[in-house]
Amino acid sequence: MTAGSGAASPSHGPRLVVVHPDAGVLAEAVAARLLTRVLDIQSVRTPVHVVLTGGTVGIRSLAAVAAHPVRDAVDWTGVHLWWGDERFLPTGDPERNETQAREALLDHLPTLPPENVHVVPAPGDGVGTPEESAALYADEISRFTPDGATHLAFDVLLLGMGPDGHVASLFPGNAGLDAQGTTTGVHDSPKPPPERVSLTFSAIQAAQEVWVVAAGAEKAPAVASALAGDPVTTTPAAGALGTQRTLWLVDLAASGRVS
Ligand SMILES: O=C1O[C@H](COP(=O)(O)O)[C@@H](O)[C@H](O)[C@H]1O
Repeated sequence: MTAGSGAASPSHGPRLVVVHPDAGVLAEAVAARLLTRVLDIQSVRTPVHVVLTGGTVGIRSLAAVAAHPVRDAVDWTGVHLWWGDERFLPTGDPERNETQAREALLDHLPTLPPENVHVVPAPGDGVGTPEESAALYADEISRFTPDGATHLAFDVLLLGMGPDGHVASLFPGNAGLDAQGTTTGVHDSPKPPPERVSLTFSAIQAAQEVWVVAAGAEKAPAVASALAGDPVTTTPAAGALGTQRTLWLVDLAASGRVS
């Protein structure tokens, strides 16, 4: 495993890149890091706000959390779980990030209070459009945002990344990239389903720690582009930045290195 560092800017913390041998080790390492970070925070304060991601290695990492023995050292009653994006599909749909996260992790946490799980509202029950869902989700986030703050400073915000460089549901060239506020409805996603809900860049960049997780050679060009600081219009992952720290947790193939 190797690590390198990037430059810090006035509003963002340092950016670190950590390369892992393969996707399996990456998922285990993400789980260990997340549990350690939550425990560290809980030793000084509560609650802890964690933003989950969907995606292949994202869900694999959640399953690794569920299987990790340190899982039971966490006080889950003091952890709040959110999502960086959601596919605008009915509750229980297997393609919803929520459904996959429940199966991988949440269903294995008996002490996690249901009210600490802040899902992006699904279609139905008065929610007809991604915009309505996004507005309700923003309202829920605002309940936990300190008075006077623009955004909730999530403790850890996990992001998967697509081969096209999308993070959350912010896709290259999509109108969602320009959205203001905390959340946005997304239409015409190039990756199915076409309708989604996403945190905006400004909400993502208010997080204390942003961790981008990516595995596989098909992600290597986007990883390189984001780390080179290409425009977010073409590589949205370049805008994945945390106020305290940004971690790029990748496997060897996604790093672009040949073993
Ligand atoms: O659609 C999505 O895709 C990305 C990345 O998925 P992956 O399978 O290529 O890892 C994910 O981060 C995002 O949350 C999700 O909605």
